[in-house]
Amino acid sequence: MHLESLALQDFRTYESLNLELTPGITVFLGSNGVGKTNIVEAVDYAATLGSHRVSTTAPMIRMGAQRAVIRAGVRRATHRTTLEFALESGKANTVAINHGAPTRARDALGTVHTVLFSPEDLSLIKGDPSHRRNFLDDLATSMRPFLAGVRADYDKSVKQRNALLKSARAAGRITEAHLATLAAWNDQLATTGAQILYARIQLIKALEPEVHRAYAQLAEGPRLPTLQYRSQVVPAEAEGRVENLEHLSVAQLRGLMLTACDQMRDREIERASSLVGPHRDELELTLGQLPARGYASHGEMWSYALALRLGSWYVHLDDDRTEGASPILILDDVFAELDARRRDRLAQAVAGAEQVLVTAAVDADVPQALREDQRPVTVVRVTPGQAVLTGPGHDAAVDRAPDVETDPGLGD
Ligand SMILES: Nc1ncnc2c1ncn2[C@@H]1O[C@H](COP(=O)(O)OP(=O)(O)OP(=O)(O)O)[C@@H](O)[C@H]1O
Repeated sequence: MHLESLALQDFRTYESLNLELTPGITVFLGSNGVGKTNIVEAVDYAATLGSHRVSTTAPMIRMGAQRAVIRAGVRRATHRTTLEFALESGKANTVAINHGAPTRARDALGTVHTVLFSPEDLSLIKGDPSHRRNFLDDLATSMRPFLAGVRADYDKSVKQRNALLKSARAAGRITEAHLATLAAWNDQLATTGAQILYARIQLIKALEPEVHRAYAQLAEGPRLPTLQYRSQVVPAEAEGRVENLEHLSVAQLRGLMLTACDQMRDREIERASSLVGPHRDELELTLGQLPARGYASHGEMWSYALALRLGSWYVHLDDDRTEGASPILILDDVFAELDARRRDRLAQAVAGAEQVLVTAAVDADVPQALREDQRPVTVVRVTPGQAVLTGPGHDAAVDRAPDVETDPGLGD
């Protein structure tokens, strides 16, 4: 799939921006802080309804404005869809699909697929477990949009359950009423939690070989990355290995969650917190025999993080339900972070994708391998509040905006 058009209104630095995009490689070029990431963040929002930089809507709305609008025209084979998102602080974000009436933004999930690489990806390796859980859940949701609702219901159950555990602790004893309410919440937690567990386990099964493949493309050395799933819910003898977990059905996982809730009840009341379920689990990343976190070198961590993203793209490509929907690849500022060898290897791996959006501060950060893509490279020159297509076939756009610089390097 590829984006044919992107229009922004009061999004981050952009009061108004209209861009036409093409398949192949597009480089957003401009000095630091001009708004390159803001553009690709909007593209990623259209796919994920989130941002890789912030967890709330407010920072995405231009300072002083009430609401932001992202309008994306996406082509998937012969099919074109228009999505118009409205983002308003403190309100539920909405989407109008193909100029229809606005509905909840979640209805657009699955229309656009993106895989975004960014410097923040290092936290997939170095950061706390929530980064890795979100990585798994976001990837699973992009392929199975119904999981967005399951995740929202699960989070609600955890919050409500925590409130109940707090009130049981405050009461100093657990009453019959507490027990009855807890049983109801356990039921909801286990029903939604089991679906999340199942999705994660099946995803790791598909992802691990693709991460191996991607890591081998990006880095040298005999050590293989492995992905293990650590959870209090699943039997300890499985040792987190996905081949020991993949046979578990949703119903079995639900049963295991209910048992774990019962076993942990006293400790949960003591701590006034839900201690079992997917929100406590860990995707453990190892390189060779050692955990990547705390052991891998900076370069190895980068290779691992890139391999997780590249592997995500491969999983998408293999997933028959997303047939014809090769995700849009977004490489936000990553090349500047990499040594020349890794930079070229990553560029070679992504060069054939249907659409690749790259941000870079300077022309020299864009690897040669990308310039050698058979399709012409489109350059979008970004200056504060504006972004203008330059390069082959886009002279007219430059003419319409004579005050912006044209790019003398790439694409000429
Ligand atoms: N809601 C907002 N309203 C107005 N300006 C904003 C808003 N959010 C961010 N900005 C401004 O956007 C700029 C950052 O834009 P962006 O992250 O896209 O830069 P960039 O071109 O990718 O830079 P770099 O090359 O350094 O990564 C900052 O100057 C920031 O102050």
